[in-house]
Amino acid sequence: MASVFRPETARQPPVERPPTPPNGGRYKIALCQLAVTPDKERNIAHARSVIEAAADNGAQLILLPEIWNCPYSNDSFPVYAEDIDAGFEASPSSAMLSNVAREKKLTIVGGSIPERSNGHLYNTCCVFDKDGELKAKHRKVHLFDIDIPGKITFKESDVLTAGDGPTIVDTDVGRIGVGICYDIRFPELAMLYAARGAHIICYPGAFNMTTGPAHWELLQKARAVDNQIYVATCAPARDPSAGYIAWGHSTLVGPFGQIVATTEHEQTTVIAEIDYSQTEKIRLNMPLESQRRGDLYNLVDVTRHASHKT
Ligand SMILES: NC(=O)CC(=O)C(=O)O
Repeated sequence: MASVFRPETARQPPVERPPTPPNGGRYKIALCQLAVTPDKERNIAHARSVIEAAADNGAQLILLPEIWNCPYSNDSFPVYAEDIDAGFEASPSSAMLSNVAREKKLTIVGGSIPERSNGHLYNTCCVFDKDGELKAKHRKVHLFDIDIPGKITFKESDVLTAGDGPTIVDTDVGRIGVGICYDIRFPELAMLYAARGAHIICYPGAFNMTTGPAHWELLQKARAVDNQIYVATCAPARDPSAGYIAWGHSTLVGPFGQIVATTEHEQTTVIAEIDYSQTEKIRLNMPLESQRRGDLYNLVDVTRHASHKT
């Protein structure tokens, strides 16, 4: 079993504009909207078979949901947490992702799992390349702390620690920016990824029955249209008996803000085509980047900020 963990390479964003990925930047993405149970072994085996099926259907980039190996709850996080940096024996979820990435020659943005590291718990997404190497690790930087009385109260910060930086990674299918769920609510992170030359931003997420219908699609379209970039999201399938009921609706949004593919809330895999020439075309048609009036509203120098943080 390959056990090449290189967390130190996780955040070394290249500073130059990335080249167009192979095949003219056209490839298939699979959004695996997985059903999640309290049985971790079963969740891992299930995820593996869904990923294999997606690969057999031509997908080259796989996106999994936020917290796909256990129930989404503060009680579960410490119980199911894995020490990713300690190697595959300590992290069966990462081991499976690495193995299937290598066997099927896939880039996998591995949703997220609870991670234990140096006495802290994180909500962490691992990105694997087609050789099964861990290319990047994103720890959710904005924790989900909300209180909408009578609707939903959740405080991830009771248990989890926030990550300390953005994550952007070069892969066979292009440069990918990673955010986890609540991270999508912060436009600055997406702006930063776009400024750093990302081709696509992937957000594993698990919105709920209150915020899902109100904001899920809106936020994806907003991040995409503001930055003229592909945005992919992947949620768990809905389980009405769960403590936290996920909204589902995994979606791919294109650089014009259009929904390329989406689904309802059942367990399914959405397979859709990405075509980066569309991004180039839209940016030529509507050259927002060069039209930006930084002299009027240079609130954040995202490029400098990115170099500083990473
Ligand atoms: N679960 C999250 O992190 C975020 C979410 O559900 C929301 O922003 O709404």
